[in-house]
Amino acid sequence: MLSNDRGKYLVFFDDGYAQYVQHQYTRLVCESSPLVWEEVHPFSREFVREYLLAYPERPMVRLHEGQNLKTEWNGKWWSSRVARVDASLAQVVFVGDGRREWIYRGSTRLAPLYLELRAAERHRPRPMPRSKAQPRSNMPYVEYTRSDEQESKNRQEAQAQQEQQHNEEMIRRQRAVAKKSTSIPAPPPPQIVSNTDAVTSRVVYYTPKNAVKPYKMVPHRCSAKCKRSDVLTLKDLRTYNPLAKPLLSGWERQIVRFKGHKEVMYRAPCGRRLRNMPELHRYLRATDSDLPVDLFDFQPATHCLAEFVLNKCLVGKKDLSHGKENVPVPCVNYYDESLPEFCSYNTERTPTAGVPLNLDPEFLCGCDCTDDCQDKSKCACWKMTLEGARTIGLDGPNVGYAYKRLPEPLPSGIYECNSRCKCKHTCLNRVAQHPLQLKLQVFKTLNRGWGIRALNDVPKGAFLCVYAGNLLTDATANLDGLNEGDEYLAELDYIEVVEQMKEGYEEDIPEVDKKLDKKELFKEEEASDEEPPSSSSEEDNASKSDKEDDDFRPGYIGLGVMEFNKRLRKRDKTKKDKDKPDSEDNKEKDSKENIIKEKDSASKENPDEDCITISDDEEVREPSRFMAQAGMGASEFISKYKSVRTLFGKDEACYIMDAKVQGNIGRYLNHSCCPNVFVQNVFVDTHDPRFPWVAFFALSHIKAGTELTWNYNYDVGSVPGKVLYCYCGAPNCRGRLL
Ligand SMILES: C[S@@+](CC[C@H](N)C(=O)[O-])C[C@H]1O[C@@H](n2cnc3c(N)ncnc32)[C@H](O)[C@@H]1O
Repeated sequence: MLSNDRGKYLVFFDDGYAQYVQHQYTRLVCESSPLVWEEVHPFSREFVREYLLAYPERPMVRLHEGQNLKTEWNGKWWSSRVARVDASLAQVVFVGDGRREWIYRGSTRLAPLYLELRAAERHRPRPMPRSKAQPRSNMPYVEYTRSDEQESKNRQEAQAQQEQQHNEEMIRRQRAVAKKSTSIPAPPPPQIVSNTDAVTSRVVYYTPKNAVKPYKMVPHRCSAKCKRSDVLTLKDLRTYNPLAKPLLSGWERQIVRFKGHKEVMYRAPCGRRLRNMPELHRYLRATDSDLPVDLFDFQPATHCLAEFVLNKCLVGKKDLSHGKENVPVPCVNYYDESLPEFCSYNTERTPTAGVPLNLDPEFLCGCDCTDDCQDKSKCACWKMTLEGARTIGLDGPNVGYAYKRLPEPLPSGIYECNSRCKCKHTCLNRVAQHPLQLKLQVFKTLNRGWGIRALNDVPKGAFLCVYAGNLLTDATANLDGLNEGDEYLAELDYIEVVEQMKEGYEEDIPEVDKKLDKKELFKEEEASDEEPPSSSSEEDNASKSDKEDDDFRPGYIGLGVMEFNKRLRKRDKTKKDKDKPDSEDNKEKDSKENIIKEKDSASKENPDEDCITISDDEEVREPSRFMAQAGMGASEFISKYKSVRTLFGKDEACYIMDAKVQGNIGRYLNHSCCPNVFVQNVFVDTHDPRFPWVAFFALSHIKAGTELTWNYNYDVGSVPGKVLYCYCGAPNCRGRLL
């Protein structure tokens, strides 16, 4: 098969290898047929046909020299390093034996692509590694390379008939509409993108000139007497930027240099200096202040008084929410005079026919805390969050909210305090249940419809808004999606996400593996305390390589490379277990443990040899025999766990939030391959795992004027016949949304 690529021809040989060939070495045999697969060897024909139909754009792993990844060889995954990249080919060096091989970047022998396509085929959410201190910069990812538009149009016409037939079959097997997922996508490289379109705007830094200043500090014991009556109250400041509120009501924020780095201190109205969140929280409690902790931020990079201002706008609307939000939601259009299509603004989700949402508080359990729910080990609601986190292998006091900020997603969900709780409405475990606080603006983008930008700086982990709309059954969503469009569908896939993570974190793994896991975990904790690398030079890449190799943890949260091994082997074991009588289980387990022990000692002898078994009884694949639908022939990867979903009924599927006809500001959040927002499942008014709230939090510090975006986590190729190009503009953009 030939394909012209920058003056050379990329030849795919029937034995699976690919190579570039100069023009003089090629011979024209006949004119090429639009149905190219008809010309290839019958052995590969079906595969090529399926591949081209399923992926009109070529999915390829974006690679650069020095990068580390797992590559398949002889049915096993091996550590390898990219030595060279030549257009669509990459030369990889196998770390174990130094062997070099040129591989097509669209081959599923490259683990990132294998996993991506397998996920698309199974259309299951793919929990990915928790981003620790910094997202990994050197991680390969899959992009969708757009081929020449005209060529693809011609081909599409010729294929239309065949496609229709094929698609009908696919539709029967797959989903019909696109639904966003709440699973955690792979962390993007840490490039900073400002995807605010190039409009004339500026950021102004206000100085609260007439604001009341704190008193000069005189020694005293802080109490309710420290409250001042000569300052503006929270009620007076309702529509102000949250971070500006304290500074307009008697507080001062100072940035000081301490041991060579900047630190933030607040001066309270009584003159008391407060250096961090715990001190601040103690003070607010001691003085019986009504200011919540999330009006404060101790990051020196945050400008609490920065505000984005658009110089010109052709049309605007003061409040899209018509007073339904706590603060107005302005809408502006710099490009033309259009306004967003009508949508009934609603801040709450509305169950439709067939959705068994039960909000009776009798089914909730609550806490009786009197300490603002500060002690996580005592608060009944916090305990539910921590218990859930443990089931996916996360432990410790740093899980979940920290002074009302969520530094990173918690896939097992957050249980907030609720109407049954005895605690105050302002306790530390109530965040997403509060109405909109931030000043956000809906604006017309150049090529992505309407989007949302933050008008002020937003600290990392700050709560932004929820995603509200009509709650639909899967069946209704599919029907409505086909009839009215699926742009605003978001899947309540909390159960699936957690199930998949539990699959990774298995309790009944052989002890020898558990010990290894602990070591790996410990290693990671240590690593996370290190300073993030400040340079991304190639030399650095090379020196980082070993660590990043270890960081390769596809399909599973924050554990070491051994997890991949264990997870896949485990699934394989599951199948065997299912087929074997009980008495054989132990023999099987013993022999597995022996294999692991052998492997462990082998790897000690040759530390470089860290191959990963996909499945013991999977046929050894020929090189480059990549699968159009990853996962084909991998049906043995079946979890032994029965999904919690099945407990609710045989045909129970995810419920869907549809913000098409009614919804809140969350419906305007666009997608980015390098997002600054993440999605979190939060339980507020029900503990039914089918109905979490979908809440958005800041993934990083967001500067005033920046567009807010999350990763829709669509599986490209999962909706037959639907192609949606991505215009997020991020350097790591994958090219396609769907
Ligand atoms: C939930 S809506 C987001 C709001 C939407 N832009 C609007 O005008 O209402 C999702 C739709 O926005 C568009 N969109 C969002 N992110 C995009 C991106 N990165 N590139 C292209 N289109 C995007 C797509 O049409 C997508 O189906």
